[in-house]
Amino acid sequence: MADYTSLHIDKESHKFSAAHYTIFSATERERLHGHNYSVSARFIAPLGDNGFSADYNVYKNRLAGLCEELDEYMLLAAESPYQRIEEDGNFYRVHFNGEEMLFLRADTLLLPIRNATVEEFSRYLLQKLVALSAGEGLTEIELFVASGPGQKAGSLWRSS
Ligand SMILES: Nc1nc2c(c(=O)[nH]1)N=C([C@H](O)[C@H](O)COP(=O)(O)OP(=O)(O)OP(=O)(O)O)CN2
Repeated sequence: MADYTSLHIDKESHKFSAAHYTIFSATERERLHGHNYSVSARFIAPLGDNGFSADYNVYKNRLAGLCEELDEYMLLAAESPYQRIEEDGNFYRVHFNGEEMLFLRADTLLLPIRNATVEEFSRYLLQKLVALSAGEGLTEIELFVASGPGQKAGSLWRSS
């Protein structure tokens, strides 16, 4: 029987502080605010005859790097069906439901996501983590993003 193990990385240091707003419909969104988001992940890997699967320090470092990339930014959903974002000098001008918002480009990340939700953040970070982990023999990765204690979403990748 093939042995598999799950490695869980759930470190307090894996977090990013970011501003965002969730869009609920073409006319409803919440006000701009922020969170200290936390990121955790579960890795399924074959367990070798030596009782070792994969060096979890590798995954700790990758998760820390992914958090750093998003830390202390305003996060905008570039693929939202409800808002239009244009570059305007040093700013992004965001059009939503007849209103306009300006964000300094230096403070803002346009992410390839449909909404600034924990679901979409987890999906985006998982895609990056899977790309970084290609060819390492993992069978599953599930990555979670929490916007606060007791509320998170996860996205799952399985090797084909
Ligand atoms: N499915 C989702 N629903 C909601 C999301 C989300 O990402 N996915 N996000 C929000 C808002 O961003 C809101 O900020 C949620 O956070 P909130 O619960 O207000 O955060 P707190 O840390 O203040 O939690 P408390 O329980 O109030 O302490 C809404 N829905």
